[in-house]
Amino acid sequence: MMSEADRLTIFDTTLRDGEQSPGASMTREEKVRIARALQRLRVDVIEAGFPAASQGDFESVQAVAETITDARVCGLARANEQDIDRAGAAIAPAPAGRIHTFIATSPVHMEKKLQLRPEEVIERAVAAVGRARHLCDDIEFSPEDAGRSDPDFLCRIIESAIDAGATTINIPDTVGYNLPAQFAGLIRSLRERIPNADRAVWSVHCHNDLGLAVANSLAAVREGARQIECTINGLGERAGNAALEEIVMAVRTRQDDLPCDTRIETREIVPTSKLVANITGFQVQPNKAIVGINAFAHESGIHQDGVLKHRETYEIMRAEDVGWGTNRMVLGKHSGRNAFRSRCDELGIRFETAAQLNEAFQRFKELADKKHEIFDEDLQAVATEAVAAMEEDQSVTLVAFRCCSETGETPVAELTLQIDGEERHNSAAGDGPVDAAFKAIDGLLNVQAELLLYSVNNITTGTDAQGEVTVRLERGGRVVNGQGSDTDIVIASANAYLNALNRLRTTGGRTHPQTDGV
Ligand SMILES: CC(=O)SCCNC(=O)CCNC(=O)[C@H](O)C(C)(C)COP(=O)(O)OP(=O)(O)OC[C@H]1O[C@@H](n2cnc3c(N)ncnc32)[C@H](O)[C@@H]1OP(=O)(O)O
Ligand SMILES: CC(C)C(=O)C(=O)O
Ligand SMILES: [Mg+2]
Repeated sequence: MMSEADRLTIFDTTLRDGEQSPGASMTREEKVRIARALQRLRVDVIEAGFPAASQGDFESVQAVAETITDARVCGLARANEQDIDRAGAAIAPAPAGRIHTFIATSPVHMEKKLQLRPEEVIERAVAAVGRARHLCDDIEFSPEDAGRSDPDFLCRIIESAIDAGATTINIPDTVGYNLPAQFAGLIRSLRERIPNADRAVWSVHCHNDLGLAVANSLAAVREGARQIECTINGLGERAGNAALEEIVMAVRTRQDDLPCDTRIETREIVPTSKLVANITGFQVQPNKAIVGINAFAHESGIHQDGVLKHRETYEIMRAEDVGWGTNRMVLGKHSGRNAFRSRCDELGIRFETAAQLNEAFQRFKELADKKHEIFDEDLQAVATEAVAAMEEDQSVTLVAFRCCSETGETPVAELTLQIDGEERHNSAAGDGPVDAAFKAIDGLLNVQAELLLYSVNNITTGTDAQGEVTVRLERGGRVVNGQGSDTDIVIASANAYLNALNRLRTTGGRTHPQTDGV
């Protein structure tokens, strides 16, 4: 059971700082949908927007406040009366609300942006917190750009803000400048030096300009910070904020080192991530921790073999625990026999002999060299052909193939066949590359069969999909089908034709459809 001291408050600012990502603006309805998802995720605080920014954002924060019952709803305000009053009005319908007010404390911000003396900044902070406290009993104060502020000045302004009624003190590394040890040291020294520090919850808000937002946040947790401000998918101003999913899973996974936990329902992480990506149009990179499509996918044979034998060899979390259906074995050119056989087993593809498995695996590797990803349908095709090749007499095989097809010119196919152990070469022109290929084969084999059917289907989608060709031939009342598949449909066609011809050369052909009803 988690004690209050061990409890890490998750303050989600996807709808406020996340929305400050250029291009991520959300409508009121979209904010409410995301807020509902955040409630299912069980975040503690939802910062829903900046009510003074526009009438639309005021109404969005108000709509979230009217909707959410199981999280605190927060509105951001500058340290001035108008912003604070707007924030107070927007969050008023919430069963639990918070006003978050901030003012910059770094020398560069105070002098160049606010154009205020440090004493004036303290006065504004105190006045803002005091005014907010009349509207709401839960007040958060942030000294913006704390990461580049003078610690002595921070001590003074924070002590004053707590005296004025701030219940949460949030230390932002607004421009993502701090390094983990330095940021941890800042939190430690502020908490040690400020006499009334224990009257507030300590929070951090880290940006990712140097890719350190999560590391800095976790370093602060070890120094007693008990609220982290973060966003889904790490969305946020410039390079973004600390990613909620990474923070939550780090504390959940490293309980041995991080002395706290959250109340997050982690199985809602992936659905929430997808919703935010869809609404904002900011797609998640494939290798993003936790929520990237590859976060629980394995392609290389050694890893696949390890995971199949014991998941923990290469996984520190369970895909199911963060809302993925399961981990994924992606079959590709780095995959090994064990993963290949395991997926074939799952698909119900059985190999009678080790030689069949080897033949299918060999063909699979050849295909994987040509194709980015191998789908289940590709495996089916590879396995079927491999088994057929092993079981049937393949006295004629395609050794090499080349085809020239140009606008305004007649296509010409050149090929080498191995016929009963001997290599033979031929070329022929045709009405298309497939026709040319079939004519080049006919020239070597003296084929006297009628082509009853030629069909080509793509096995999967994408321009690198395999084409699956079926050829039906008839000779002397006997009908045979041949199949071939390849990412090159002309080669697939030549193989399908040869497959049918091999069957005609043996006794395997069926009698004519007109006589046996096929
Ligand atoms: C680190 C952060 O994420 S901070 C939050 C960033 N979010 C936003 O800015 C929300 C969207 N912003 C807006 O819609 C607008 O900027 C508004 C409505 C807030 C203000 O608009 P305007 O009144 O036109 O002011 P403008 O944006 O041009 O300039 C900001 C003003 O606020 C002042 N200001 C900035 N921060 C603060 C603060 N924390 N407290 C008090 N005043 C502040 C600036 O000094 C400047 O004052 P000036 O007009 O006297 O020079
Ligand atoms: C408003 C504050 C907390 C902020 O977003 C920042 O400093 O980055
Ligand atoms: Mg920020």
